Formats: sequence, structure tokens, C-alpha cells
Amino acid sequence: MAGELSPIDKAKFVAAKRASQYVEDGMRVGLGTGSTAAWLVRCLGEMVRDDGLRIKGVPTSSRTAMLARDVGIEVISLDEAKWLDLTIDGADEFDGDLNLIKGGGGALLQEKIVATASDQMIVIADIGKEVESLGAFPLPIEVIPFGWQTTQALVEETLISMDVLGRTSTLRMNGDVPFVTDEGNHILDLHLNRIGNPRQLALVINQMPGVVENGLFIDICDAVVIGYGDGRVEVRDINEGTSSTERLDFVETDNLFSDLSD
Ligand SMILES: O=C(CO)[C@H](O)[C@H](O)COP(=O)(O)O
Repeated sequence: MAGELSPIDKAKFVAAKRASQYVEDGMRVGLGTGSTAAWLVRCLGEMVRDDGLRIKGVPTSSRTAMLARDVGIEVISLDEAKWLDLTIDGADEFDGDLNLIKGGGGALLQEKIVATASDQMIVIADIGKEVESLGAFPLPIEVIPFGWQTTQALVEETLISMDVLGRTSTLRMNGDVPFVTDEGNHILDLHLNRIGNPRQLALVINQMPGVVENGLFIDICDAVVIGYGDGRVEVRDINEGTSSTERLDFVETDNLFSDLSD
């Protein structure tokens, strides 16, 4: 069964599987969104089912909430949890300082709130997500629907004057209609020129009326678990300044591969 996985899915799976080892009995865990995070949720579901792991999961999207319940994880709200031991989530890009671009799945707002309310945030990603400097992946920003075109014009005008915005920004679509987030907002994807200072850019964007949040995660991530297509997995911890690589065994987890749906 493992042989049927594409190298990229194998990479995502091994990253998620390795990161599941950070989850301990009794923890309140933030559950990310996206295809890599979906592997994580499935791995945790298996640990709940087979090993009796007791955790409470705080999902970062309605999609993840549904999957978590499906695999038997107890789901609670962030307000019920109040604070989390750990959040594990995917990313669209990460750099050497473990700053991130997130929001490719449109869940950046809940993802940032949940990650920020956690003792520790671990990113799980395939090696293709590593970049020298952030910005090749379009930066998602969540905007309220009221006056979104005015917000877009303001964002473009400001960022072009800062030489940050490259071509333009685009409203994310879901078929013929604008994409709507779990909070009922829209997403603008910013096609960036170069980000000299991601921290400053994040602050500037968030000051604009109509912007709810941006997909730059600065100083939030503590460690990244990187999966490779050949089954290797690398753990980099920014606080410890450590890095280690190992290889995971697929055989025990074959049943997880049968019904992946994210
Ligand atoms: O930020 C996200 C969703 O809003 C995801 O974590 C990000 O898009 C990565 O997704 P995937 O694991 O499918 O590559």
C-alpha cells in the first residue's frame, strides 16, 4: 500500500507520523488544516483507537473538525481549551528562521489564533516547502467581504509603493464565486515581489481597514518536521538549535493510506 503513495504524499505522511510522537496523553492539541495536517489527524486517530491515547483536539477549520471527529478524536473549542500544549500544522513555505507563509487552504485566521495560543507550534511539511526567503508562494490575507475591492485597492497601493507587491493581488475563487472562509470572509492572494522584512510587512498589512489577518507567521513556529519522498524525516528545532534525520517504517501504518480524503 505504501508503494502507491506519490513521493510528495509519502513525504507529507512521514512528517505527520513523526510529529505525532510529540503528542502525549492528556494533551490539548491544536489540529492544523491541509493535506499534511490531515495525515496528522489520521495518525492521531489511530493512536486514540489503538493505543488508548486520550487527547482533546482543537481544530483550525470546519474541514479538520469533521475529519478529527471521523477518526475518533474528541473535539473541543479553543475557548473550552483556553490554552493548548501543542499545535501541529502544515505550511506553504518556511524559511531558515522557521517563519512561515500559511493560508493556502484558506484557514489562516483560525490557524494563527490556535498556534499563538499554544505552548509549542510544530510545522509538518514536505521538503518542497523550504525556501531561502519567503514570498514565492502568494501571501494570503483574509479580508471582510464589506468593501473588499476598496481594501484590495488600498493593499495594492500601499504594497506597490513599498516595492513589496509584484504583479497584483487576486481574489481567491471557489469555482465562479469568491472563496468564503469559516468566518465568512474572503481571501486576497498577494503576488509578492520580494519581502525584505516579513515582520514589518505583516504589521503593515494588518493595519489596513478591512484586513482581518495575514498568512505570515513570524516567531510562532518552534520546530519543523520535514518529510522527504524517500521516507526520511528531519526534525529541526529552532529553540534547541538542533537538527536530526531518521527513516520511518511504513508497514505498521498501511491502513491509514486507504481512505485519505483531504
Ligand atoms: O495553511 C494551510 C491551510 O490554510 C496549510 O497548512 C498549507 O496550505 C499547507 O497545506 P498542505 O499541507 O496541503 O500542503
